[in-house]
Amino acid sequence: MRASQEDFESAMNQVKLLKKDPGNEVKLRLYALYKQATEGPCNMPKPGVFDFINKAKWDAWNALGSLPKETARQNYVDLVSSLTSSSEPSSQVKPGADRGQQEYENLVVTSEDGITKIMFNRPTRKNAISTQMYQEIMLALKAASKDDSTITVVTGNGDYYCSGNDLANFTDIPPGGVEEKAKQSAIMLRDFVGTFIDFPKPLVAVVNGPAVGISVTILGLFDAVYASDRATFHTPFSHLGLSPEGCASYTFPKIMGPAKATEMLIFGKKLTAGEACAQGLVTEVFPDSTFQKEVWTRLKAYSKLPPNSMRISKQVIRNMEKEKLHAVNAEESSVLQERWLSDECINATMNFLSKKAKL
Ligand SMILES: CCCCC/C=C/C(=O)SCCNC(=O)CCNC(=O)[C@H](O)C(C)(C)COP(=O)(O)OP(=O)(O)OC[C@H]1O[C@@H](n2cnc3c(N)ncnc32)[C@H](O)[C@@H]1OP(=O)(O)O
Repeated sequence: MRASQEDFESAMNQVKLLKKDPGNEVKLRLYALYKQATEGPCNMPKPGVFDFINKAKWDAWNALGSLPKETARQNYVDLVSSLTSSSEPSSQVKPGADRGQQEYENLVVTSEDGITKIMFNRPTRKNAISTQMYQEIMLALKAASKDDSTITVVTGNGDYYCSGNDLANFTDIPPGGVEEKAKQSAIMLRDFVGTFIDFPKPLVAVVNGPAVGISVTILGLFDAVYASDRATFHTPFSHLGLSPEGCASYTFPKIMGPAKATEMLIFGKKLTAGEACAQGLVTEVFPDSTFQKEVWTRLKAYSKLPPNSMRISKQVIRNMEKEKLHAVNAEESSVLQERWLSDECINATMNFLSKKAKL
């Protein structure tokens, strides 16, 4: 159910009553969501570099891009409710407030040993990516691109790495109807994938378990992918009446050849970690029993390499492709905008949500 104006106003009052200071990062996020919910996208001139406070506020608001007012209002209400409630499921890792990190509702982000770790944290939903989580991942990546870590790692909490797009995202229909929803989703998708294309530091995926949909396709934009032998890689787009995103229509044929890419992206063949490694999507596979220890030992060693050199090497390797990747991303998002309105997609989503079908 979408948050009403009344819910929004009540959340604003609750913020004033918070007993504990939520910290600057959360306050900035609240500010940004409030502005987006009440005024829409940021079109104010950017404050000067020395106007630190107003610039931080502007950056936070501007980072929300074209997030619709209704979604911003909902996210504001959800964020306030997460600040006031203490009733999280016990399997959920608490965000790292005690470690001085920014708080996110669906992520745990930590920085240690030169590595910023962004961990998907919706284990009870197999880390499916909700609309809010897309925004949080973009924010976390933008923050990581500017922090003093040398490497950024993306991983999942629980038994799954990520089950892809949260299929319930499509049930939140704005007043403009399903066409408007498809348009908003295409914009969000383009911004989300664009953040990965532009990410400036070495980006590593630590794939702790099965990966589905968009969490698989964007692996083609990572610089290294380490997988547990429990991980699987599944892009069931045809089963869902969809088409590829995350630039996979370009990166997968390049990585594994068109024939293997067809099996994954059109026929929805699920790959084991070993198969994904043989096809070049995965860098190396580790036994699940030693996965975390071996991978983190290696990453800690890599994080001590000279950061500027690593950044520049990434630029040299990737920059020639950037323009092409942005064009592919725009095209895939626009094709999906149509697909989301198709009977094939609507029926597959309804079947999943009414528990008639799983992958
Ligand atoms: C806006 C940008 C869009 C970009 C385009 C992106 C496309 C994609 O990512 S396509 C891929 C979408 N993902 C799926 O279709 C996966 C759907 N999920 C499943 O088929 C299964 O849940 C499973 C195979 C991932 C896991 O099965 P199982 O081990 O049996 O676990 P449960 O099904 O019981 O899952 C627990 C709980 O979590 C809910 N859930 C899991 N994944 C999703 C999801 N992707 N979206 C929404 N909800 C999900 C699942 O429904 C269960 O909920 P409850 O029954 O209420 O406990």
